[in-house]
Amino acid sequence: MSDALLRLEGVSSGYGQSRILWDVDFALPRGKATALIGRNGVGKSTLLSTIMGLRPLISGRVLFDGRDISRLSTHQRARAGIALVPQGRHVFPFLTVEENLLSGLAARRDGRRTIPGFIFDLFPKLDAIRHRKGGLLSGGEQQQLAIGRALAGDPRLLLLDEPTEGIQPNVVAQIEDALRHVRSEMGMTILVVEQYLDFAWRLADLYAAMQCGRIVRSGDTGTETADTVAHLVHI
Ligand SMILES: Nc1ncnc2c1ncn2[C@@H]1O[C@H](COP(=O)(O)OP(=O)(O)OP(=O)(O)O)[C@@H](O)[C@H]1O
Repeated sequence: MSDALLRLEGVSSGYGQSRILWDVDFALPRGKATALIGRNGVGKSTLLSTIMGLRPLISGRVLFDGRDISRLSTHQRARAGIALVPQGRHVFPFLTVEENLLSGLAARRDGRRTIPGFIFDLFPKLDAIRHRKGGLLSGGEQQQLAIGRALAGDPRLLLLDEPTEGIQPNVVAQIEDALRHVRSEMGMTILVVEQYLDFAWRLADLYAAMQCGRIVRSGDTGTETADTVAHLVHI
């Protein structure tokens, strides 16, 4: 078995007639965190959407744990173990924190009906506000909730789109600790799109940089600095 949990082979996708991703080859090693970086509009969110099955493939294929999932629906990919925390969080505004978390259980394969306790260990604030409606939460609380809801589905691959965007520093630190925990202690594989490069470098083992719908450079965050890579790929 390959040590890549996810592999994209020659993937092109986009919106209608407009092609955004061009022949992307990309692999995510199991149990590692990878940061996907690049300027605005280069296609990072489109790459996450394509992995999640929210954008149709124009060509290529997506392999998850060695299985071709290119034709699976988003729901089927969630059940297979892929979770997306989208940009802007998208928590359910009229559901409580608890109900939002319960909705995440739908992706599970084991039929569990209760919220796993570790989510409240990672984000104690969610326990304190569990009866509050999602729409009334601060941005940081919503981000914790969106991550908690994704984790409730027991994913093997966690995709995050700019989790620090508009979030105050103390909550960014909690999110960083939580993601580090699920990667190191639970073996989860993470792909995080992030503009805040210091955060990306602290969290991720590996990076991949995009330009114009292509991955133009990838490597190890331990051997190349964020500044060097940012300079090379014109961020
Ligand atoms: N719904 C859509 N319909 C048509 N084009 C879109 C749509 N969403 C995004 N695009 C276009 O796709 C390209 C890539 O956008 P994408 O959001 O993937 O980039 P990104 O790298 O994630 O940027 P950002 O950091 O701004 O989120 C952009 O040119 C954008 O205008």
